[in-house]
Amino acid sequence: MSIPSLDDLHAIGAAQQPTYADQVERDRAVDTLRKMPPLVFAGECDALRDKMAAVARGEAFLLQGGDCAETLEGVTAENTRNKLRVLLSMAVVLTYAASVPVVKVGRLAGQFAKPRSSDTETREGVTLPAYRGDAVNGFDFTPEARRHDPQRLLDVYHASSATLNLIRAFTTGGYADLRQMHVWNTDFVRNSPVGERYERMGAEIDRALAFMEAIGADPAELHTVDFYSSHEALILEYEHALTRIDSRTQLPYDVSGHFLWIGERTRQLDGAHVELLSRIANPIGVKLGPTSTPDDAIALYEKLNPERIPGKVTFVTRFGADKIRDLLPHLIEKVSAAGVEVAWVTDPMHGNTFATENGYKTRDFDAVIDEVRGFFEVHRALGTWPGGLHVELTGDDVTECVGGGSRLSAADLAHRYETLCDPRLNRAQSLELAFLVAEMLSGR
Ligand SMILES: O=C[C@H](O)[C@H](O)COP(=O)(O)O
Ligand SMILES: C=C(OP(=O)(O)O)C(=O)O
Ligand SMILES: [Mn+2]
Repeated sequence: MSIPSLDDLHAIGAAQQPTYADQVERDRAVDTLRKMPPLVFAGECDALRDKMAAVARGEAFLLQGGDCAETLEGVTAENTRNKLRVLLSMAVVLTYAASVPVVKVGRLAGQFAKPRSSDTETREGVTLPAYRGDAVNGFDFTPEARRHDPQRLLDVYHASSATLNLIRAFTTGGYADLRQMHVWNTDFVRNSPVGERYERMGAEIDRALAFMEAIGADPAELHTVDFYSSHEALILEYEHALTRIDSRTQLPYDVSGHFLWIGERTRQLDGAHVELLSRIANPIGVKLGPTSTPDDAIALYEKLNPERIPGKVTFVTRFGADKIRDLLPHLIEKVSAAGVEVAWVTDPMHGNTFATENGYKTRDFDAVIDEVRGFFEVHRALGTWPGGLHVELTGDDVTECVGGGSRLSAADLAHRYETLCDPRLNRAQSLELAFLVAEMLSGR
């Protein structure tokens, strides 16, 4: 399968793109990017696609999470470790409490570009281009920072490379060993109810591990973890430059990440994002919001996966807690009736965003849980498989979403509100979510 040129893709028309003032500067950055080594190996993408096929068949569950917007400044050992450990902790809870294999995917090592509702932002009478993620411009509210700068594509490539390098070291070098699960959360177990619950589960797992060791069973799966990277494939310059022909299969792969998704704002059937992602062999996701009809979803599937390769397409619904029970049943029924087999995943974040009176963009933990419950209820009623969870979270103790066990209020948000785009679940809220989802998965 061939790939259209970058110019041809732009000619098709792409929403939510940067506007680079200097084309020579842009071309120089893209040419440099084209020479850079892949960030992931195509064979790893195939392995993840096979795992997503297992999700679609109802044999595994996807856990996908990380920042709404990664930042260049956030590429530190501490930040990366914190995100990894909360995802690993959640995965252990889900695997142990529900006895289901969990496919682990980070929104990281590439999640640097944001689609926005508005092209501009106005503060005290001054209007500047909106912040579109560190891949495009800077967050500071100055004309210099908000300029769309193609050099940032290279900065993001290097930041993603450093992040992935550390993730690979952690997941294969001992940190992700199941025997370390206490160490991941020692600092927070003491003062949180969900931490205590996690620790009790850890003690049970330790006993099971000791038993296995005693009988001479010590599978490699206990010591290392398969962990994959993902991001929204938004900026055509970046994704096109990192799309390469795999020498084994002669097929194109977007080697900027293992799993790429198309956002709610860029899923036009005749648009450039759908065109590019229809050509690559990676597993891909499509976000579906409340305005997507079943016919839209079926047409997207046919275009993205005409050969019906298992595991290639995942539908990530983000309807909002108040709509999922009305909209999801019809969508699943019609898609299934068309003979389309996809992994169904819930994003309980993006349909539940609101602004507080004191001016913070937030989400209520209860609404997030309610959307997840709706997702499970609908699948149970239809006899289909609730395939996974796509969430915005961080391993840090931020205060961005209200509610949860520690009952964060709107007034608490000012304490540690650090996201540059959407509000994330903090570590305690993420673990609480994992325990609740484990209960829903095991049907209790
Ligand atoms: O992450 C998703 C979108 O980029 C985000 O929700 C858009 O936010 P905005 O409405 O503040 O532009
Ligand atoms: C932009 C995002 O979501 P959506 O496309 O669903 O709005 C996101 O996942 O950050
Ligand atoms: Mn977001």
